[in-house]
Amino acid sequence: MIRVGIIGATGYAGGELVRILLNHKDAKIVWYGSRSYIDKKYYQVYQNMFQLVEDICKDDNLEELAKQVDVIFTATPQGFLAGLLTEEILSQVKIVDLSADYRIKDVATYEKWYGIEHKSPQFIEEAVYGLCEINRDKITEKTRLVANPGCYTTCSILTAYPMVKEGMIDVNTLIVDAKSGTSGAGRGAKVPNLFCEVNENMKAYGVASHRHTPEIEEQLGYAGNCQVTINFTPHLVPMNRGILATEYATLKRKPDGTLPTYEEVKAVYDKYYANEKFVRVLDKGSCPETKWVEGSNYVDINFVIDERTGRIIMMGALDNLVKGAAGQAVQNMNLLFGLPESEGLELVPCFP
Ligand SMILES: NC(=O)C1=CN([C@@H]2O[C@H](COP(=O)(O)OP(=O)(O)OC[C@H]3O[C@@H](n4cnc5c(N)ncnc54)[C@H](OP(=O)(O)O)[C@@H]3O)[C@@H](O)[C@H]2O)C=CC1
Ligand SMILES: CC(=O)N[C@@H](CCC(=O)OP(=O)(O)O)C(=O)O
Repeated sequence: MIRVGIIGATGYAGGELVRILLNHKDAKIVWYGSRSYIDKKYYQVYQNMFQLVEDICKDDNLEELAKQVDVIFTATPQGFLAGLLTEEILSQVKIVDLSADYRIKDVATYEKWYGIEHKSPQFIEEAVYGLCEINRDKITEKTRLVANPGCYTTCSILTAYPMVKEGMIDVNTLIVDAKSGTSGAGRGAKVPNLFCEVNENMKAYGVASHRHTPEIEEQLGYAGNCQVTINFTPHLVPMNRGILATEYATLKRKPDGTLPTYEEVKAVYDKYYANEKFVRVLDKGSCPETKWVEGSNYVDINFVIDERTGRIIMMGALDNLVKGAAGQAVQNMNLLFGLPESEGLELVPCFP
């Protein structure tokens, strides 16, 4: 049995980790870490856990926790793990970090976009970017530190990846227009996320400055083996969960000047995703919707070729708390311990 500790178990992403791991047959949560609810019963924070979890919340002492468990999930704010991680801790335990601390390889880029100093850049090189469908081979029983990708980034990257990897689009024309439910902003009280601010409203934010931009650019850059510069515009929508990314790019024409056909593009998507359990490329004409992936680890993807403009419109939908956070983190844990990748993640989307 894998002994699991969660730091930030009382946040939205941490709460989703608890929900998923309670049904994982090879894992047991032994540490529900919190900062604000120490010594409270976990179910008193999240009453959906009444009679399911009797444990009390413990502190966020990473050093102590490392001695007691096999894997730690850090579902904590940016900078938390980077400020505490040491070689001693990493020599004792595997860590899956849900924050962005080790996602971006260039420290200066991280510090510029996040506006904080990175306190342990010595571990960045070692960290594996845990986008399982793309980096599966690098996430092994020898891996000590996984940087779990962001919610917008998982959706944005997987949606465009086959086209970038196969050089089918002009990457520098790529525009990612994404919408997120408010759970993406976490449980902490913030005025822009109050009911009256969010309900019956939609707004763009972080325009031309959102911190997920360099993460998407870096990963698509690896895929295309080129420098990628994109426009990424996130929007907040009045839903609890879900991310929808609509992505636009100019298709490269074939030598005879014509655009690739639907069948040719579909073959490219199938090449990468036909055998991926958690990526569903939909039938022709069907557009991904957040409601069809809610509560599950799926990302639904599809595309339309616009003959008139010469652009492809790619669409992806996922649940920000599952494939965009906790589900993907458990997928990574499964790889780290040599378990079937889908263990604990056979979550059927809920509806309505
Ligand atoms: N929400 C989402 O959809 C996604 C979130 N993420 C990432 O996951 C991480 C957690 O996000 P989310 O769950 O939304 O955030 P929440 O605000 O909901 O939860 C944050 C958690 O971290 C704890 N915490 C807060 N401040 C500190 C601190 N200074 N030191 C230690 N622990 C602290 C909180 O403890 P307490 O409750 O006791 O105060 C809480 O358990 C972030 O890095 C986020 O970027 C990644 C992908 C998607
Ligand atoms: C709706 C909302 O506010 N979403 C968050 C992103 C989600 C998140 O938690 O960020 P990471 O994926 O990088 O960990 C934001 O825009 O900052």
